[in-house]
Amino acid sequence: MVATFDIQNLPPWRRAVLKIGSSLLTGVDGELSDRHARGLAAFVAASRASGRDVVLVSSGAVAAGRTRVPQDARRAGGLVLRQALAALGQTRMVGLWQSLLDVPVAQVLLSHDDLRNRRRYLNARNTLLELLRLRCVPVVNENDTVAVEELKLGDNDNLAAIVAALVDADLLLIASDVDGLYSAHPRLDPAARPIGRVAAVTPEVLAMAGGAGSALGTGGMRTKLEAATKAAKAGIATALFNGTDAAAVASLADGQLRGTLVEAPASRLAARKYWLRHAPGSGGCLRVDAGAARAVLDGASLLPGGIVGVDGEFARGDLVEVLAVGEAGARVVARGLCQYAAGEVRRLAGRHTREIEAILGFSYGDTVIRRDDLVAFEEANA
Ligand SMILES: Nc1ncnc2c1ncn2[C@@H]1O[C@H](COP(=O)(O)OP(=O)(O)O)[C@@H](O)[C@H]1O
Ligand SMILES: N[C@@H](CCC(=O)OP(=O)(O)O)C(=O)O
Repeated sequence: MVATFDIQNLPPWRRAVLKIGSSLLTGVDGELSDRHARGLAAFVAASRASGRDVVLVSSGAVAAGRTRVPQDARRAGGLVLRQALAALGQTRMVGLWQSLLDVPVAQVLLSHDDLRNRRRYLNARNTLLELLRLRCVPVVNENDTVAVEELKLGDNDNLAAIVAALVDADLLLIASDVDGLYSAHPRLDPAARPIGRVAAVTPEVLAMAGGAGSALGTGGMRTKLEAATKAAKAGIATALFNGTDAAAVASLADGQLRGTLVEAPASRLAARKYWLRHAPGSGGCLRVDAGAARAVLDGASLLPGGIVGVDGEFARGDLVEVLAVGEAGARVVARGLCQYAAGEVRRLAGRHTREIEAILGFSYGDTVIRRDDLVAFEEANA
C-alpha cells in the first residue's frame, strides 16, 4: 500500500476547469456509471452556488460507446474504431452530466485546428465565455470523430490546460483514479512517496511520471504533468486528486485538497498581460482618438466609434497595436487581440456599435478589442 496525501489548502479561485478521466465514468462492467460523477457534479453545483464558474473537460466518450457495439466488433480496429465509438458514446456522456446537474449543460467539441487557428480559437473562447455568462456548464471533449492521428490533441489533460487558458480560469482541477503524483508509478512501486506540492515541473519531476493506469486511461501521469506545465505558463495552478475518493472530492468545495498542487509562478492575469505585451504582433495598427485612448488606458474595451484609421493587414484574432493620434504625434497605448479583420475595422471606424451588423452583415460583438484581450501600456508600466 502506498502512503496517502496530507490535506492542504487550494489556492483561492473564481473560475476552474475540471477534467474528468474516463475511468471515473465507467463501472466495472464497462458501462457508463454515475458513481463517481455524482460527487463531482455536487462540487460543480456548490461552486456555482458560491458564485464561481466551472467548465468540465470530460473524457469517457470512447468508453461509453464501447458497450453499445457487439463485443467481437470492438476488438479489432484502430483510430477509426475509436472515432466511431466516440461518436456513439459522446451523447451518452453529456447526457450523464445533464442528468446530474440542475442547470443546462452545453456540449463543446474542439479539435486541434480550432485551437491552433487564431480566428477559430477566438470563436471557441467567445462561445465558452458566453455559455458561462448564460450560467450554463460547458462540457468540453476533443472532437475525436474528425481528428486525424497527426492532428489529434490526443489526451484530455492537455486539452483541459488549453481550455483553462482559453476561458481565463485560475485553477485547473484534474480528477483521476489516483490520489496524486507519486515519486514513482504507485502500482509498480509500493515505496512510491506522495508529492503534495510541485513548485515547477522540472525534468526530475517528469521522470517520476509513468503511463496510464488502466486500459481506459490515455497518457497516465505524464500528460497530467504536461498539462500542469502548460497551465503554469499561463499563470494557472493545477490540482491533481482522486475522483474515486468521495471524501477528497467533497472537501474540494471547502477549499481543501488531498492530492498534488502544481503551483503557477505568476498570476493568470499577469501571465496573460505579459503575453499580450510581448507576443509577436501582426504588424497591424488601429489609430484611435483621444477619448478612445483614455478609455482604453482606464481599462475599457475598444469600440469602433473611437477608431480613426487602420494600418496594415490582419485577420480576426490577430494581435494589433493601438495608436493614440493627437497633436503631439502618435504613441502606442495598448496591444490586443482584434475581434475583426483589418478590412472590417476600416468599414467600422468611427461608427456606432449598433451599426456593426448593418455595415458588415454580421457581428462578432460590440467591441473591436475586448478589455480582457487588451494590455494598456500605462497599466502595464504601473
Ligand atoms: N508517478 C505517478 N504517480 C501517480 N500515478 C501515476 C504515476 N505514474 C503513472 N501513474 C498512473 O497514471 C494513472 C492516471 O492516468 P490515466 O490512467 O491516464 O487516467 P485518466 O483516465 O484519469 O486520465 C494512474 O492510475 C497511475 O496508475
Ligand atoms: N476524448 C476521449 C478521451 C481521451 C482521454 O484523454 O482520456 P483520459 O485519459 O481518460 O482522460 C474520450 O472521450 O473517450
